[in-house]
Amino acid sequence: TPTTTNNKKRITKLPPSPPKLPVLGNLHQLGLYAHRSLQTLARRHGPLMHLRFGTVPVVVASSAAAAREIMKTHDHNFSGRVESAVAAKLLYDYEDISTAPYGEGWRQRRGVCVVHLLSNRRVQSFRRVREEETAILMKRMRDQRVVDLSESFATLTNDVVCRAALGRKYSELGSNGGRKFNELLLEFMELLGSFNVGDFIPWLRWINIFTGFSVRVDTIAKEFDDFLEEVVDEHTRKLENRASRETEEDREEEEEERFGIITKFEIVFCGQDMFAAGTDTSYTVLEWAMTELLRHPKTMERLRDEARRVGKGEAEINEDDLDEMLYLKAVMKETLRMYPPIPLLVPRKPSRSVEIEGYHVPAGTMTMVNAWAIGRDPGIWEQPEEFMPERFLNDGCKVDFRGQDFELIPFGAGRRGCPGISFAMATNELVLANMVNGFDWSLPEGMRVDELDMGECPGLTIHKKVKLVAVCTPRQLHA
Ligand code: HEM
Repeated sequence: TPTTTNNKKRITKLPPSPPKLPVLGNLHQLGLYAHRSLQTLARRHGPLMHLRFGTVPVVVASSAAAAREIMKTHDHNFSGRVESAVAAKLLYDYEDISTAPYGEGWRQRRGVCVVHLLSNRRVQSFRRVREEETAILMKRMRDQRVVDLSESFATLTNDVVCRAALGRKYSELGSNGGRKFNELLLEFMELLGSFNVGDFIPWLRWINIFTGFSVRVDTIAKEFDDFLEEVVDEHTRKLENRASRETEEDREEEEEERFGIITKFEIVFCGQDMFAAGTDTSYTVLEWAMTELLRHPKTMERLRDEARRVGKGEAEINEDDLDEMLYLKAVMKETLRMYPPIPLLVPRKPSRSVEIEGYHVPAGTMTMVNAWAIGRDPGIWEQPEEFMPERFLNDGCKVDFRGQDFELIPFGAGRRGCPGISFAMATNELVLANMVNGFDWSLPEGMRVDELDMGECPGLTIHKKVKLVAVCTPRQLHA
């Protein structure tokens, strides 16, 4: 009921709620794919809902207008993150960027990462890394012909991030007795995205001990820590060796060119975020883009024609060519609209009580934005379930994903919005352009388009449940 204070109406009514069960609240309604179940609930209860996950009150926004209020109008107030026991263990007690509480520590760490790694200038400086890794991928595809694209994209993004942030690739390194870094990362991401019952129903925390979940988290936290220690040691040794060999000028030049992050402190806190926030997310965009292109041969053809026209018949597309590839940019936007890699973004919480869309949101409420549902909102998008990059051409090309247009927010927005947009998209665009320039693509022999599995893997980042495999035929280049 609205009450009056200082002649100003203060709203105290919470957003509408689906019915709740004792103890569980609304947890039983989430299922494996929370973005989908929350979309269904929002259709019934409205674009701002109040739920309870166990003991934790939650608000879910499912419209562009509500997202704008949270991430623009009240962005400052919503700049806090939500605590999670797993993230605390895996990410050094929130001493990172993405899970850190809003404040001076977060601001400093984010600033360092942007300066060394993510600013436009730094992203430009990694151009050679991207071009070399893309060329390696193209060669591997030419040799293989039947390509596990999911695996190839994961390795590529990981290698680019490692080379930029840590100065070298680690995809072949056996960390801790032979465990490949990629496998370690996979488990790290799986745990980070897993549902931890103890966060929501504290008196059920014992279940994690009973099921072995806590031990797994401890083991991976330790392995990841050991890995980063190895990286730091190697880096320190390299710097010492170089110091004894070269002139000051040589050293500065090489440092500038090869390493995004330079001190031990920076490697530890930026390194973990680059992996947690930067690799899994980036490669799923390529995975879903190629999946949709294989399902839509006409769209694939149009993109291929653009690449070959812009590339002027050369074997490789370079980064200067990308500016002209407007259809490629439309394909990327359409992929991010339908498949935002983190469909519910990263939850925030307001430090003070606030009014959103005419409802009261109490201080500290876990606040989620369903970017996936907004991207498929029929009130915004015509035929939202259809993959149609054309919608982003002509006037549509003004709609962008950088956090100003709330109908398309795969990277979030505002102070806590993703700082890695340029880094991620520079690699994704280059890879996709070269794939369609260098090869014709088809489904494995005998597979029909309608047999392509579109299932999603549950977790924080949504990638394909079944790996994407496709056949490439190298394009004949005429001398
Ligand atoms: C397509 C690829 C990517 C997607 C879809 C993505 C998406 C997101 C989203 C949704 C958030 C939360 C935003 C919010 O709360 O408003 C985020 C935060 C973040 N992302 Fe990305 N990201 C991607 C790539 C990257 C890359 C490549 C890096 C770094 C190498 C990166 C680093 C970060 C960091 C450090 C944060 C935490 C920001 C903060 O809390 O202040 N991301 N990202």
